[in-house]
Amino acid sequence: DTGSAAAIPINEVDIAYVTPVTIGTPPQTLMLDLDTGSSDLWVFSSLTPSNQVRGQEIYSPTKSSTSKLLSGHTWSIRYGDGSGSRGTVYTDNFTIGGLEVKSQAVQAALEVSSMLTQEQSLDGLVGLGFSALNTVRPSSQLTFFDNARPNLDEEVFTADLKYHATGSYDFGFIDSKKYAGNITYTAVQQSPGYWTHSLSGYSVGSGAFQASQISGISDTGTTLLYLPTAIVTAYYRQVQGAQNSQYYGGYVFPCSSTLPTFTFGIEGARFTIPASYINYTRISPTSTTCYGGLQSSSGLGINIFGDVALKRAFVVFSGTNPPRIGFAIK
Ligand SMILES: N[C@H]1[C@H](O)[C@@H](N2CCC[C@H]2CO)[C@@H]2OC[C@H]1O2
Repeated sequence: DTGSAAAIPINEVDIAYVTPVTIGTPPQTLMLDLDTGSSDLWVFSSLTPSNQVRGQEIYSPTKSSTSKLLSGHTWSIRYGDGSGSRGTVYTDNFTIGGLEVKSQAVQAALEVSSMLTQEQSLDGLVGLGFSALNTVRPSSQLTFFDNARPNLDEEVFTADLKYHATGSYDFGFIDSKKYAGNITYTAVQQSPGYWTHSLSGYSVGSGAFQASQISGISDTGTTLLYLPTAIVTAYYRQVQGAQNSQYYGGYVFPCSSTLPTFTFGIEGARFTIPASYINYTRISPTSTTCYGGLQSSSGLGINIFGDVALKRAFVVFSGTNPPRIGFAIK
C-alpha cells in the first residue's frame, strides 16, 4: 500500500502544516499536524469542552459505527512550546491520503491548552515519532506509521514541506519526481524516540564550511531551526542591527536588514537555506522589527531541525532496521 496527502501551511508564515485525514464510518475529515517530534495521534473531539474549541473540526466517536472505546486508557502530553492536551482513547478506521489503518488508536481530547484552542486551523496531531514516546497508559499505542508499515510497499514516509506553499507527505514510497540528485542518508538514533541524527556541519553565507557533528531531531511539528548558541551568534553577527531580545525571546533584527543564507550538512551533502526563510516574521503586523527563523537551542536542551530547515529538502524517514533519515535537494 501507499498514501499521499497535502501538507498545507496554516498561516502566511508557515507556522505549522496540516494534512486532511478521515476517521471513522462514515468518514469524518479533520486537518491534522503530522509531527515527527511526537508520537500521540490526538484530535479535538465531541468530548472536548465547548469553551476550549474555537473553530476546530471535531471527531465524534458516537457518530462512527467502527469506533470502539479503549476502556481504562488515558493520555496526557506536554509539548516543547508549552502547549498540551489530555484525554481518553478510541480505536477507529483512520486514513491519510488513501492509506487506511483499521483500529488506529485515536486519542480524543478531554482538555486542550489555551494555545491549542487558539490555533483554529489545527484539529489535532498525528505523531510520527517512534512509538516508544506514546503517552497512552496503561498500555502505549502504536503510531499510524507503525500500524501501516506491514502493508507499505516500502517502510518509509517522506516529507516535502514547502516555503509559503502546499507540499506533501507520502507513505510507502519515494517519489523520484519530488527531488533532484541523490538522497543522502544518515544514521538515526531512535532512543528515546525522536528522529535523532547529526548534521555534519554548517556555514554562514559565503563563509567556509565548519565541519562539526551537531546532534538534533528532525521535527516537522517545530516551526523554526534551533541550533547551539555559538552557531547562532556567528550567524547574527552578520546581520545589521540584530540583537538577542529577552523581551521577544530570541534574535530580532530590522526587517530591512540583509540576511545571509545558512547552509547545513548531511554527511557530504550541503543544503542552503535562503535568507527569506530566516527572515521569519514581523514581531507584529505593523512592526519593522523581524524575528529570526534560526534561534538558539540553549533553553531547549536539544537541537531541533524544524520546518525552516526541513522545507529546504525532500526528507525520507526510513523505518528500516536500523532506521535512517535521508535528505535530497528539490
Ligand atoms: N513537535 C512540536 C509540536 O508539534 C508543536 N506543537 C504542539 C501542538 C501543536 C504543534 C504545532 O504547533 C510544539 O512545538 C514543538 C513541539 O511541540
